[in-house]
Amino acid sequence: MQDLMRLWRLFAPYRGWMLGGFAVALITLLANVALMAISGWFITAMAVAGAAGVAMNYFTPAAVIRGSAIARTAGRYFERLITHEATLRQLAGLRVWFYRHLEPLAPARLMAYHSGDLLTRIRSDIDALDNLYVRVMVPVLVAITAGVAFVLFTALFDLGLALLLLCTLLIAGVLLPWLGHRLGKEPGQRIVQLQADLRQAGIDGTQGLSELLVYGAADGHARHLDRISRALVAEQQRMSGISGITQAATGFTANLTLWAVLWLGIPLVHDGTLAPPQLAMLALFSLATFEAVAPLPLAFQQLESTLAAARRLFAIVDTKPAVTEPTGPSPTPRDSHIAIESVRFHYPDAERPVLDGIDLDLPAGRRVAIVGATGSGKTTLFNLLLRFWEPVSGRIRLGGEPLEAFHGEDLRERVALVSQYTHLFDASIRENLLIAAPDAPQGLLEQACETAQIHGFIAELPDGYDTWVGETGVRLSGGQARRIAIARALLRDAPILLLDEPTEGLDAVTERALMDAVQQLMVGRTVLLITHRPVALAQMDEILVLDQGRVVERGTHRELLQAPIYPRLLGLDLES
Ligand SMILES: Nc1ncnc2c1ncn2[C@@H]1O[C@H](COP(=O)(O)OP(=O)(O)OP(=O)(O)O)[C@@H](O)[C@H]1O
Repeated sequence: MQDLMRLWRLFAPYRGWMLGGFAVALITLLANVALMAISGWFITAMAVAGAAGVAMNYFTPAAVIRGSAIARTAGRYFERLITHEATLRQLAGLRVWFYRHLEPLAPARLMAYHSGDLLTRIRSDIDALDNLYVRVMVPVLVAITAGVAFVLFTALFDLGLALLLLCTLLIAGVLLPWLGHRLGKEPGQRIVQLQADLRQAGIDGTQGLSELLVYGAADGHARHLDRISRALVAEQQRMSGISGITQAATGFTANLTLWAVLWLGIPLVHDGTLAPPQLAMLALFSLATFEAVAPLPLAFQQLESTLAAARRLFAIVDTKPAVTEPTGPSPTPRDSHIAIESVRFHYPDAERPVLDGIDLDLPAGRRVAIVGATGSGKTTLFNLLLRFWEPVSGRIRLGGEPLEAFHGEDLRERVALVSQYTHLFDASIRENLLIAAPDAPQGLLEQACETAQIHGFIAELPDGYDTWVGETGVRLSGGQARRIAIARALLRDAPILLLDEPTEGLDAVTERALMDAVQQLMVGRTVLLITHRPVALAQMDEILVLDQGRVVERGTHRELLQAPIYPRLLGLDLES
């Protein structure tokens, strides 16, 4: 119920459309029931008049029948139009709402989710909520309003018949939906989970296809997919079985009501309480009223999967961001001086600190490198500087201002990042460059690429800067992708530069060439570089050696060559 209320509040901006959809659906139903009832009355009244040899006015009922038929047809059209408009607006609004909540969680809190899982939540879970308005809210409101009107109308003729209709409508409109909901709850929840698992396994299998093929694990993965798929089909079959039973039961109740009305009504005709045409009208009327409750069992059967989808979205939306944004505007830093003061940090649930009292003074324009064994906390330090996480204790300052006083966006505007992994979007080279500076003219793009030493390569491509790089940049080599990253950083023109192993995985010749480009990028900027490459380290003002979250050695490349740990980390001790 709580989840339903929460969704209802989220739908507040669309209540006008929702109300419109409900009104048209109600009019359509009333027109259809009126059509059936008046037709029953009209045919019988004509037959009785004919048998008695008396004349009757058939113009008025014929006109009402025609009017009801037109209202029903037009109503169906507008009902679809308005309810779908309302639903699409709700879904569009929900997507924006979800993204707004997703943004502050990235990347720290979202690491816990598989990308396929997130995709399922963004697409399928939000789409699943379209059920709620069209298949649950509108039918329930229409059934309650119309059901009361139908029983009151029948009571105008006979209280016993009204009571009968009330009972059978309650069976079809309350008992069967309750049963549908109860039986559909478990399979509904499982269907949502299995659909998410299937998507996740599918994405995993596609992304890791090379590994699966190389290690001969493709068949095993296919079997895994098959198992999930079979389990999903079994649950869907269970759901179909349940809906078959409840639908059949609704039809059976409707027909039973028709017979019961006739059975109770015939004595009323005999004793003159009802005229024969009125009985025919009431019989067809009672049959038609079940149209109001017929969608309810299926709606409530599917309600659980809709709510399960809503709960999965709420679970993300309710996650507390790793970083608290300040309430006021960001300060203006004096310069790009970075001061790290006794910073300690551990990831949630981790026992030992990743950074354990780090101090670093990085005046504007200085270049410092960080060296350390794998897992020593180098990337974590970058994540703190980018304010993806916050230190547990200690403080980081930028230009004299504490980092926590900056909004994430304002801070990251001052920082350019080049890492060993460059994400390239499934777009052209130009579009991939423009994400760093959306308004940059072609001349500036070319100038940045020239400095990054990639312009020549791009210019030789048949489509030049319009060349499509493919998903995750599959059409470019690692070195080329990193040059694009350097060009992006140049275009960003930020005063602070973070380089996370920019030459990792490249051969010595490419590394040397790339370092020339990196050199150009470093000019005039405050630089923090993570690397183990002597070529790059020799060019730095200071080097910090990190071990288990502590700075254990510091100095220039030349000085540290005499230190105990540094040469080992660079593999220089093995060479000598
Ligand atoms: N999101 C996270 N949640 C929990 N623990 C994490 C997370 N990210 C990193 N860690 C842990 O923190 C420690 C430091 O990780 P970090 O990535 O900073 O190391 P690193 O020095 O950059 O390593 P590498 O050179 O291999 O990139 C590791 O033990 C790692 O397992």
